[in-house]
Amino acid sequence: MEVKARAPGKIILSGEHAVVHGSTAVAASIGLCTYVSLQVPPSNENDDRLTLQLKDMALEFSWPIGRIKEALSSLGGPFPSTPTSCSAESFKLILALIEEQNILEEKISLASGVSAFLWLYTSILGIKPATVVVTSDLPLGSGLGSSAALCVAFSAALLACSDTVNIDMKQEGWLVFGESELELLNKWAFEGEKIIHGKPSGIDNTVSTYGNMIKFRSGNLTRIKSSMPLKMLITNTKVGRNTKALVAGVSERTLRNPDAMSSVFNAVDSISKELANVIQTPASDDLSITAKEEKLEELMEMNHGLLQCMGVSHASIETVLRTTLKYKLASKLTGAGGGGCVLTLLPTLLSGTIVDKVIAELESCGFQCLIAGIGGNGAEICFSASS
Ligand SMILES: Nc1ncnc2c1ncn2[C@@H]1O[C@H](COP(=O)(O)OP(=O)(O)O)[C@@H](O)[C@H]1O
Ligand SMILES: C[C@@](O)(CCOP(=O)(O)O)CC(=O)O
Ligand SMILES: [Mg+2]
Repeated sequence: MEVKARAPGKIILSGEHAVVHGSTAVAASIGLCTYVSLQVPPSNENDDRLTLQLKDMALEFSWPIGRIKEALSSLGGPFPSTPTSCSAESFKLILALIEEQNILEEKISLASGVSAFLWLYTSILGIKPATVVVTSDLPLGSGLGSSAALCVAFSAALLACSDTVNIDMKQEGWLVFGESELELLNKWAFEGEKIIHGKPSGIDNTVSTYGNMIKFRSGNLTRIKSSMPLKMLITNTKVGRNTKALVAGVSERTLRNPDAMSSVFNAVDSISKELANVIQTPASDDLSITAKEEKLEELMEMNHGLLQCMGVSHASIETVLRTTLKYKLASKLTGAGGGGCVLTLLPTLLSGTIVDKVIAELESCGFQCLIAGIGGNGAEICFSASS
């Protein structure tokens, strides 16, 4: 049997980092996904390996099942209906399995994704053979939530294969889990994100699980519906960075300056709530679409200023901001910052010529631009008979 799962990346319209410290944030899924295919061999077959292929990087990790049993059987499980955190001791056991795979130094950042895989796999399905293949439309480590999309897609495929989730495997095409299964999937994906991020807020896995647009605060989501067309230019500075380190940096700054940072987080909370209101409230005679867009632009600029205060901007991000401002366009970093991606609001009445010009100028700086659809489906699965 083969199960496929896909899960989208995201943009954060307001509130990244502050959301880790309890502020409100607003995020939307985008039309770029991570795909996982999980093939479990029939039990009478002699295949006794667990193999993970990262197709985009042409990498394969493979362990004899006996070796995984030797290393991880003390963890117990499977416990698919009880999302559980990977303890420091369990993490050490998983790391030993990964170290044996001799990942090249330049690819070492992938080790956290592979660790999340081993934890989710053994916890949800137990120790049994399979081949798991990953591909993605998302740039890794760029602020578009590739880590969460990976954990959501893994969890969706694994849960679909477990006995916990009740789905008719004969249905064709892409399927969505029911509400309680989505909740379980989201909790597992959060456990995977913890392995990659250290201290995630949960916003990325939540928006990837549920899709569309959400307001998120302290683990609670409110689904929101935009009453206005929202077009964003996403500029990837291509400066690599790591969310775990940036999140830790903000926490350290908060420990050094608790009062000042608490004011910053409060300000972000107000900005996110206001931004959600503007997006949700229908345009009227009093508040035209243009006036709403101007409000959004101002809120995005204010949010970016506060992200600078948190110490997560970067010279490349500031270059994008200066470039777009020349065209009177407002931008903010999205995701963890330190490089990665920047969002620029493209107002409804903006001419195509200006959009082309700003993209050409950004690309001449070596950046990569894309206009992604905002607010599509969340996690989905699909069954097919094994070839
Ligand atoms: N398709 C993938 N294959 C393997 N690992 C991945 C994949 N997508 C994400 N990851 C893991 O997530 C990490 C990037 O996560 P992160 O630093 O949070 O950035 P972002 O989530 O913004 O892309 C990668 O270094 C890797 O460990
Ligand atoms: C910085 C943060 O708010 C978002 C991180 O997103 P990304 O991994 O950079 O895509 C962290 C979090 O909310 O877990
Ligand atoms: Mg991430």
